[in-house]
Amino acid sequence: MSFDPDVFDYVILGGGSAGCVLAGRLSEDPSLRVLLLETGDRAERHPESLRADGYKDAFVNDELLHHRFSAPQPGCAGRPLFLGSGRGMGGSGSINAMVYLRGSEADFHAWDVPGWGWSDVVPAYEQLERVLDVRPREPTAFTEACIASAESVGFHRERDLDNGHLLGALGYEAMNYRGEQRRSAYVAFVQPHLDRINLVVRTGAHVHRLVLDDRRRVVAVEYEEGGARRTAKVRREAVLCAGALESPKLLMLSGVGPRDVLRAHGVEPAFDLPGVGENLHDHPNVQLFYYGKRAVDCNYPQLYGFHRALAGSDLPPDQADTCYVFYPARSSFREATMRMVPALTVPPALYRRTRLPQVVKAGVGMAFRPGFVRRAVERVYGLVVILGKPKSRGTVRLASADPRAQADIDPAYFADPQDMETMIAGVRLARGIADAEGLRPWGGPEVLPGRFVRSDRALAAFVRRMAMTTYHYAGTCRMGQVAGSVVDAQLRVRGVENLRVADASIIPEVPVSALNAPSMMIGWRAADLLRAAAG
Ligand SMILES: Cc1cc2nc3c(=O)[nH]c(=O)nc-3n(C[C@H](O)[C@H](O)[C@H](O)COP(=O)(O)OP(=O)(O)OC[C@H]3O[C@@H](n4cnc5c(N)ncnc54)[C@H](O)[C@@H]3O)c2cc1C
Repeated sequence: MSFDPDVFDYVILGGGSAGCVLAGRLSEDPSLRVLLLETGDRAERHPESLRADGYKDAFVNDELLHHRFSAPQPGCAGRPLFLGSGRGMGGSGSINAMVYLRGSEADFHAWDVPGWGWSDVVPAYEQLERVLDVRPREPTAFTEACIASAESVGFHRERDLDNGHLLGALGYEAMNYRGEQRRSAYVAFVQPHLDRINLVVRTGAHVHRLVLDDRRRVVAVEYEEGGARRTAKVRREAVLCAGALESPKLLMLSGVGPRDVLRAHGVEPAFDLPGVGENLHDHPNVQLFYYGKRAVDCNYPQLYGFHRALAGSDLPPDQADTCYVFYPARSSFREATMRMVPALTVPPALYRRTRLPQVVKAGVGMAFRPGFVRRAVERVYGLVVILGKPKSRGTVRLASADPRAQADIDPAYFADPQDMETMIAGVRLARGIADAEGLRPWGGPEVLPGRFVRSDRALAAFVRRMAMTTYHYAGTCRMGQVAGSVVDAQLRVRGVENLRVADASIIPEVPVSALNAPSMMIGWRAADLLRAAAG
């Protein structure tokens, strides 16, 4: 039989956190040909995405981000919100803050999917962590003062934030770094194995759609590379790993999704699956800022806390509803401002078509140059309040049959009134930490929202004006047995023979903590499921 270089046993669409783990593991078997397609660049082209302290520089590099905006959000004063995510090998895991948190036992219980409870996912996490090699950062005087303050308002110090019990817990979270190196899924699972002849990695390869035959079997993947249209043939299975904002779009472009939406955009439906793109949710956050009495002495968001801010919500009793991050401005405030000011001030239409965002970004960068500004920033710290268990649900909908066009994304932040109540309660709890004894030697005045913003009404207005994404998009190809689920417990797409989804989109309900570890765990387990299916 002659060798066809375009035939692969497995084709993985998206080289992010989940896709890299999956590709690395599947290609351990030399008899299997694995193709990994990634629209962005090789990570080596952007060395900041490989360095632990390069995370802030990676976040401002336009090449390393997908730039998207949400639909105007009624819950956020009508603003369209910036919804970036990572682009290039390693995906969001190559630009993120390296926070490694598994989630809590209660989070996985709420998934209610057989085989995905806490005791099922922990073995995968443990194996993943042996390869990733995660660890917390060293305590500093500032972080210890934060812990002392939080303890006095009801948090308890927890040495292991990955033990499944997060309610009231506060401590140094694990981070995926080793020395100066970021340990992304790419660094740990793909980079060391680029010499495997059965693993083909194509970057700059933008997937357009999956090709299904009459029996709804994926026979090929169409993609564009260097301006040329290419096709990869699928011998066994294709796996969507493009992230929660892109995997549902690729399904819809391939004819799998809500029939009416597909037809409205001229895509011939292959299978009517109304749940595709539903159930979008994310962790919105707001930041309180303080001008401290002296320079803060840590450089990473390395201290996380979890609590139940809203009394009387219908969450299970052991479930935290909010997450608290102690943010030293010196770590990345300049870069975060360079990223966010253009996104907040340049209208989306001009953001996409002009160089105005770059001009604004450069201007913001310059404003941070003078020494007195830098010294002031060193004293600023933030308390980030993250809505950990949002009730609101939004959508990702096809906006065009053009694979390069952004989907219509409506995260529906604060559509459920309880989310705003929880957020306001969370802001009050965070203020309690900031005002407590432990932080007094450091603490200065609250700069944002400011002492006079006190009533529920004023705090709600602050949240609506300032809320932003935590980049934890989830749920748009929901796993489960309930109506609206897109994949089953083996991650198989309903109605299609040999297609799975393995990324943050399958998460039925977002864990209270963060999403990189769960996404990598999903990639890890997808490899086990594919191997088991192959026999
Ligand atoms: C700035 C930022 C900071 C974050 N900080 C943290 C943190 O500290 N800790 C944490 O736990 N989580 C964090 N997150 C979230 C976490 O990193 C993500 O939830 C997780 O990486 C999602 O993994 P994924 O595999 O689902 O998607 P991704 O890692 O986003 O991967 C999807 C990949 O698919 C590619 N792709 C998309 N469309 C196509 C196409 N058509 N063709 C080819 N390729 C395509 C993308 O370019 C990307 O590389 C952060 C995210 C961001 C953006």
